Amino acid sequence: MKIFVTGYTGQLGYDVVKEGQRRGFDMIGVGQKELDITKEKDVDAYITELKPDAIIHCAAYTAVDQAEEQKETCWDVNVNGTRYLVKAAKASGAKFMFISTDYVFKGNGTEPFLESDEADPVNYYGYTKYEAEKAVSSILDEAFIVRISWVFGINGKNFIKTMLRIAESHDQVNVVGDQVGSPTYTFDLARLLVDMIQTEKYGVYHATNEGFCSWAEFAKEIFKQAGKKVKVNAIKTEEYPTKAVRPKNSRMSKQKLRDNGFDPLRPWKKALAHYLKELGV
Ligand SMILES: NC(=O)C1=CN([C@@H]2O[C@H](COP(=O)(O)OP(=O)(O)OC[C@H]3O[C@@H](n4cnc5c(N)ncnc54)[C@H](O)[C@@H]3O)[C@@H](O)[C@H]2O)C=CC1
Repeated sequence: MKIFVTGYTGQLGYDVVKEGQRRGFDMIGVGQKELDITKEKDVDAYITELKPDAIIHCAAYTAVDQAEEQKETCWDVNVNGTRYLVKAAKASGAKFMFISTDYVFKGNGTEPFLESDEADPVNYYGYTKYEAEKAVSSILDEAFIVRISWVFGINGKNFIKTMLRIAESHDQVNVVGDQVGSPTYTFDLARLLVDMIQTEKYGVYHATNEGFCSWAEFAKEIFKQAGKKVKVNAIKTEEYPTKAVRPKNSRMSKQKLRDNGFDPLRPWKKALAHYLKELGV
């Protein structure tokens, strides 16, 4: 199977390519330098020439706060770029998988959001990802849309790396304690995505490591497992103002994965332990 992966220079795309290679698939991963997805003609020419069996679209404009000010660029990458890729997938007959986000939801309540729940994004980035989801569904009758959250992987910046850096020079840190969700380890997620793309079980899925926590609880566990003595002060969202609003409830139900026979990801604390080993901590 020949699988084309966007976002290879980011966290998720990198691990998806590695996972496919481990299984002996022909994996072609690109970053923005190799193919700028906002250039429709380039996308079209690239996919026409490559003729992949499947596309796993991990690339995105992911600077959530900056997106509030760089709306055009964010739209161009997340919506237009996705649309060009989907059109190219349709023309070439490739399966298509779009990676989306918990930020499509409003984040109200305390219950996990179902795949069928109404989306109502609270920030511009989330809005563009939801518009991209709609573009995928309007162009292709059958595609995979996989919503993930709180990503950490070996290749790129993430919350865990930030906490470990803070631990070098601080003995306490303030972390938001009233936003709850699930960390997602790209190594684990890549396994699932490569499983999924080999099936015809299309649809909208949620996929994260199992269990929920707040960012403050996540930070505490990072320091605990890494053996760092850093006190975590749980603060309120209002005490840490950001340009983009964050949903307080990012819990997502993963029942659909089970219903369709996919193995869920392991609990997030176990994933964290594996990641710290991968980092050499
Ligand atoms: N990082 C997170 O916490 C979350 C990420 N997601 C989604 O997961 C996916 C993967 O995220 P990460 O790996 O963390 O992203 P990342 O920020 O680590 O990497 C982004 C990738 O997109 C590529 N890219 C950006 N603009 C491009 C353009 N114009 N043309 C071609 N490529 C371009 C970059 O080269 C890079 O490879 C994205 O779709 C993101 O929206 C969803 C929920 C949470």
